[in-house]
Amino acid sequence: MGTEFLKIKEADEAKKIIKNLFDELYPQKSINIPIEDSHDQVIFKDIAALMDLPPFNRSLMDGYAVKAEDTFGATDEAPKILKCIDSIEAGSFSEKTIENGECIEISTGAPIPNGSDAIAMVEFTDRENENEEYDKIYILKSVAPNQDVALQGSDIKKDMLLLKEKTIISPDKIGVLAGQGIKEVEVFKKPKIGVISTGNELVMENESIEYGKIYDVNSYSIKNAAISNGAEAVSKGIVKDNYHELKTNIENSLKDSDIIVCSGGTSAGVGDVLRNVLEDIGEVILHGISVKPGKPTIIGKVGKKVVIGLPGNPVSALIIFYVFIIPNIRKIAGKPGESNSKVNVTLSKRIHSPKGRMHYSLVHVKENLAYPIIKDSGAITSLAHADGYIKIPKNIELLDEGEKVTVTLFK
Ligand SMILES: Nc1nc2c(c(=O)[nH]1)N[C@H]1C(S)=C(S)[C@@H](COP(=O)(O)OP(=O)(O)OC[C@H]3O[C@@H](n4cnc5c(N)ncnc54)[C@H](O)[C@@H]3O)O[C@H]1N2
Ligand code: MOO
Repeated sequence: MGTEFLKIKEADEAKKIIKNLFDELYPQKSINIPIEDSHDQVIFKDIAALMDLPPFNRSLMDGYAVKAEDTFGATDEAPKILKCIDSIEAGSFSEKTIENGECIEISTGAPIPNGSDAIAMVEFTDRENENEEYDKIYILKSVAPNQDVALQGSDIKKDMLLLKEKTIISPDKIGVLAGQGIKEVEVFKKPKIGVISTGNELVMENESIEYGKIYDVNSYSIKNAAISNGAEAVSKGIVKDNYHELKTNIENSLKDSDIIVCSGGTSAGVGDVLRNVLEDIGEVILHGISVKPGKPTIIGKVGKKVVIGLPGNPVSALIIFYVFIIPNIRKIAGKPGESNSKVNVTLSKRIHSPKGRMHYSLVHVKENLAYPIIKDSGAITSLAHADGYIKIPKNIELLDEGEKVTVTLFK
């Protein structure tokens, strides 16, 4: 039994097919969540301010609310003397109105009383009570109109655009929402991804390992790549290369996942179970992409959900996931930029590339140079050392030292 790829596609065509499939099956949706859980989520639509901030003219200092004109010319030697007619703590207010020659003691954050237009800081005043009805305040330094007053709406005006759609929420933005009394925020709904690793050789991290077995890598790397690009992802465990086991796991996982990502069992012979399962419970949209690594990739559809089969090799699995799947996940999750960022650098040494397939060649980038990482696609250290990859078109067999290349970064 040889590898029989169905529906093999060129890289660009495969990308388009996968994009169209995701666009058809996963329209962007929103969900309301408490603001305290919203860090790193993406705002679904513009949010307008509900109120002015500050909501009232507010004192920026501890001192005395005055009429600025009453303080003009005041110095240590020739202070201006005002009658203190009330006191306002933050959180309360005064119903009194200041007339010329009067002031009101005020705390930082308290509303400025009527008639006042400035604050004289307590440091530049003296206070005296000679058993008179009112304390006398000596103003030792003149203040300008609006000095140390935060005017109503100077920070935020009611109805102005508070946060724009597609904004990624960070702690400061949570603060902006909290300052408006907003408790819930409408964000893009994250797609739920179920991750399945297949292979008789795989064991879980807490099991002992016998000769011929290896620890499962892919469910960890794929799950975390999905999470860091805006998805919710859970591991659905390890499945043997067994038709019934895989079918049952996929069917169960589909109950609470929007997308299933399997790895392994995509290519030849007995490992070919994923394709058979997909043909029986859904359909195979494509099997085989003309790329290296990752040729045996499968994209299937079950009901209205996508089931992906990544090649088993950890490097191939992650590269295919990054190149073909993550842009679509980012789109559902409202994350900006459909792909990762790119840098233009110089190749440090020659790379040979197989003819006939688009080649994704891993590189380490340092000081404007791209250093090729030449290891087989099962070598996970090659991924750990890589900063990104270079795309080498299918008709190019060699890139020479010193050539300018574009690296797509993983981060
Ligand atoms: N006769 C052929 N053999 C192979 C071909 C081919 O075209 N003809 N393609 C090779 C390529 S390229 C790849 S990639 C693999 C893809 O095969 P599968 O998707 O069926 O993957 P497996 O055989 O299950 O695994 C390949 C490799 O990766 C290891 N693996 C699998 N899953 C995990 C995991 N979760 N964590 C860590 N390592 C994993 C597995 O043990 C194998 O070593 O087929 C080639 N063969
Ligand atoms: O195509 Mo395999 O995915 O080269 O490693």
